[in-house]
Amino acid sequence: MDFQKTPGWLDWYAGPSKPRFRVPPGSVDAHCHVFGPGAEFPYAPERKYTPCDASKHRLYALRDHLGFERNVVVQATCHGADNRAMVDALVHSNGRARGVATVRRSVSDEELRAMHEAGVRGVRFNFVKRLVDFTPKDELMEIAARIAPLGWHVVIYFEAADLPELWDFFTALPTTVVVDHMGRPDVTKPVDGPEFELFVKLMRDYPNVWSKVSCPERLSVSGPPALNGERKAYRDVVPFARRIVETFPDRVLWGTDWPHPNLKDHMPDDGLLVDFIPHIATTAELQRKLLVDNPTRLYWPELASAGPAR
Ligand SMILES: O=C(O)c1cc(C(=O)O)oc(=O)c1
Repeated sequence: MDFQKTPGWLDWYAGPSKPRFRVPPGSVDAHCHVFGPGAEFPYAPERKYTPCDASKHRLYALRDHLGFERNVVVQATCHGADNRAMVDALVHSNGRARGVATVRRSVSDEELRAMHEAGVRGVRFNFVKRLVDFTPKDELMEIAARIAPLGWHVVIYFEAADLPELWDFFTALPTTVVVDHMGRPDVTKPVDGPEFELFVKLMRDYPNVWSKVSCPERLSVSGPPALNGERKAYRDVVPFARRIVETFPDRVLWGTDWPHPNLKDHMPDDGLLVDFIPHIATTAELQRKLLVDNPTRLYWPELASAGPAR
């Protein structure tokens, strides 16, 4: 099938720089995607955008280039609830990738078991209106109850302004809950203002809630972007991410978000994006928790419990 990219769509950055920051051994890129390729894994009819192709081979080459050991591949909305491209990436990772799926209530127990076998460890619930159509909360709660016994967690994606109305649903979820991209704060507002305080309260009051401190390239308003050798990129996002890393060091994850869906302003150099990490996790201990200990505990618990010899 021949797919036409959404107008204005930016392809991922070709030839990323080598990061100056060396990620610790065992680091996990805990938020990234594969797109198709569309000819092999067609994009879903209900998608809200058509991306460029971004294969597992490209993803794993980037992993090696940036110095990461493992990936968590998150189902992208352009594939709807057809998880074949993501599962194919896991199956061809030599055990170095785990995944987060999108499922409907019609998914069978056998399909869930097969996905578990392939390395899926969570489901994603998306509330960002430009990306997905609305799914009733009772359907999502039913799915959460079915995946909980598998030891899976729920990943939620929403915008900060919608947190108040989603609060009761999020806090009723029976599993670990991982928030994508810090709940998309408006970084032009104060880091200690009411909007971000509500997100901090969610994490403080509910110890099952984790956050990805990812996607500064999406959240930043004043930059500067991770381009042209800029190693202090997205300064306006730093106080937000740093606050979450320092307040909840054992419940944060980081990911590249490669291939960066829906960016139309600029496409970051992924090497420079890695150089953002030491600005938000400022000590070796915080970096190790963010990049190694936390994602390993959540996605490869069998390695985490094996102790330091991993
Ligand atoms: O903000 C976005 O546009 C976006 C989209 C998707 C997706 O389409 O799955 O995933 C993300 O992590 C972020």
